[in-house]
Amino acid sequence: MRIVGLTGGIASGKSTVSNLFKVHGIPVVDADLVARDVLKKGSGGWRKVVAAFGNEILLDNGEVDRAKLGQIVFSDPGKRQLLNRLLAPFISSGIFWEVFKLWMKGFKVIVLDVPLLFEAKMDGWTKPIIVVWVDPETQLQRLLARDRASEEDARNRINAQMSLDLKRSKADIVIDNTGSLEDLNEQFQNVLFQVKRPLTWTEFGLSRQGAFSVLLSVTIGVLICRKFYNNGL
Ligand SMILES: CC(C)(COP(=O)(O)OP(=O)(O)OC[C@H]1O[C@@H](n2cnc3c(N)ncnc32)[C@H](O)[C@@H]1O)[C@@H](O)C(=O)NCCC(=O)NCCS
Ligand SMILES: Nc1ncnc2c1ncn2[C@@H]1O[C@H](COP(=O)(O)OP(=O)(O)OP(=O)(O)O)[C@@H](O)[C@H]1O
Repeated sequence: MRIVGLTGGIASGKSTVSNLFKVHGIPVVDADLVARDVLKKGSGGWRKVVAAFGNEILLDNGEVDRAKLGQIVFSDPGKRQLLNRLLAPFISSGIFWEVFKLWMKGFKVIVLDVPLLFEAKMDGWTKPIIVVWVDPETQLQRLLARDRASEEDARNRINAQMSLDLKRSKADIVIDNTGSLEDLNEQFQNVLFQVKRPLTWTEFGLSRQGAFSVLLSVTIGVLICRKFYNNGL
């Protein structure tokens, strides 16, 4: 199985690229959705976070007030690290479970859309790694337009992540999403070609089909050996 890493900065265009993959039949595991699940009322992540941050971060219905928690953690690196530390094990196992379900379904190529792929040191799980880069001014303007946040809030969120230039230097494939959606689409065709190239032997071995082929070959090998052994006796 080929697990493609997709990352970038906040509002750099990862979800937009994810949607293009989905349109082309390649499934995407979205770490933001997994992170939402592990913070749902009553879950293990929810319990840890409420114990650490107090009931003040809850809405009347008991769910986490995401806007409030966001304001707290994006303006305080210590609290952000605490939140990351509390949720990391739940997010990693949630992602692993989603990957396992796709493996069981027999998908040979999947995409992991993880905003903090490098920060959370998950980059070793994925190859190739695609970084969606955008110039800083465009990133800020798109974030302001999408989230209707204040400029201070938006800058805090951008600064909470590794710089996009550093992420770009760690990428196998870079998509420059500073231009129009048509530009993005054009670059995507080339990316799709690279992502869909034939699997290496290791990737094939890690796919469901590869694992079953190995199992089948070993079983046939053992049966043949036993037959020869029995005949020889
Ligand atoms: C703080 C929370 C509640 C704010 O929720 P909100 O709905 O406002 O934002 P959302 O979850 O949609 O995230 C939007 C973007 O913010 C960025 N972001 C989210 N969490 C973090 C973080 N801990 N550090 C840096 N950037 C982050 C990502 O680029 C993400 O795509 C939420 O982001 C959260 O629970 N974060 C911790 C979990 C996490 O690390 N998520 C990232 C998945 S790898
Ligand atoms: N090439 C583009 N031209 C114009 N707008 C774009 C382009 N690419 C993305 N956008 C817009 O920019 C915003 C951010 O894009 P998107 O939501 O895909 O980013 P993201 O990296 O997934 O963000 P997050 O880290 O918050 O999940 C969205 O409103 C999207 O519609």
